[in-house]
Amino acid sequence: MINVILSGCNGKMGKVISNAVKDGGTVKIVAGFDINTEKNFDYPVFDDFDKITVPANVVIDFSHPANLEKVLCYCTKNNVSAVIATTGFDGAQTEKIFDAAKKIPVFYTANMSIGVNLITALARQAARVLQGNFDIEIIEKHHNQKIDAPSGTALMIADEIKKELDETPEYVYDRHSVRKKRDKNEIGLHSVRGGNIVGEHTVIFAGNDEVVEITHKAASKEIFALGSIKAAKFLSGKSAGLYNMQDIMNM
Ligand SMILES: NC(=O)C1=CN([C@@H]2O[C@H](COP(=O)(O)OP(=O)(O)OC[C@H]3O[C@@H](n4cnc5c(N)ncnc54)[C@H](O)[C@@H]3O)[C@@H](O)[C@H]2O)C=CC1
Ligand SMILES: O=C(O)C1=N[C@H](C(=O)O)C[C@H](O)C1
Repeated sequence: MINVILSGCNGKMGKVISNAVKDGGTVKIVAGFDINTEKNFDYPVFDDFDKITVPANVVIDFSHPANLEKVLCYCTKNNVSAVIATTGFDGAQTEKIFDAAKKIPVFYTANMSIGVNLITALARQAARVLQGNFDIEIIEKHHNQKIDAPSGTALMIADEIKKELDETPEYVYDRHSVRKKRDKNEIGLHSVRGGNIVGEHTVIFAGNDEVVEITHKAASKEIFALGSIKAAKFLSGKSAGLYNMQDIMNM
């Protein structure tokens, strides 16, 4: 049995994960962690990691960047693995995730769906072939409750594309504040927020007389929940290190 502490358990993703593991299997949520300590499922909910005494193998975190330090502190102190799915971290916070991965197994990805991780690899391949002649723009669409922009996934895709480009690209988030033509080495990142759109990502490669578009559309939050459960299982028995969906896809 893999015992999970679910961080952000009372959020949208926390609830979807709680429902996904409710009917048994090899993963059990033994405690929830959230600033909102409402009890909605059959596990206790805490707002302080020091109050959690039940043994756990892994923390799954879908919460808020402000919570990262507490999650990593609990995991490294107690030798518990971490699945970090929260997005919107700054550079210093990302470094803290990398540092923690020197001590414990950490699975970190901005998107837990296999489909998104596949289109990320496809976009990287497209960038390798098309660079120089095609302008790259990324459009992401999400629900009106999302607080970070651009999405962690859009940034992840841009970072992967960047690895293929001979010239370091400049990420451009706002074309409104400047009056000038697009530079060749830009990657434009654009966010749409509305309704209950689960998550859509399109990478556009626009060339002369031809456009290549690679799109992923999520139809439910369950794909992310199931991905994070898979990630928790994947970490079982692993040594300290940084893992992501590519490791699962290459298995
Ligand atoms: N990697 C992935 O595949 C996915 C990542 N996400 C990310 O997961 C995060 C959560 O998403 P949702 O569940 O939609 O958000 P939400 O806002 O519905 O839930 C967040 C939960 O975290 C709690 N929380 C907020 N600040 C906290 C703090 N400082 N300490 C402890 N708990 C705190 C809130 O009370 C709430 O219950 C977001 O960053 C989102 O972008 C969401 C879906 C997929
Ligand atoms: O907040 C969300 O909902 C999502 N966030 C992630 C992101 O920022 O990329 C992943 C997914 O698209 C849903």
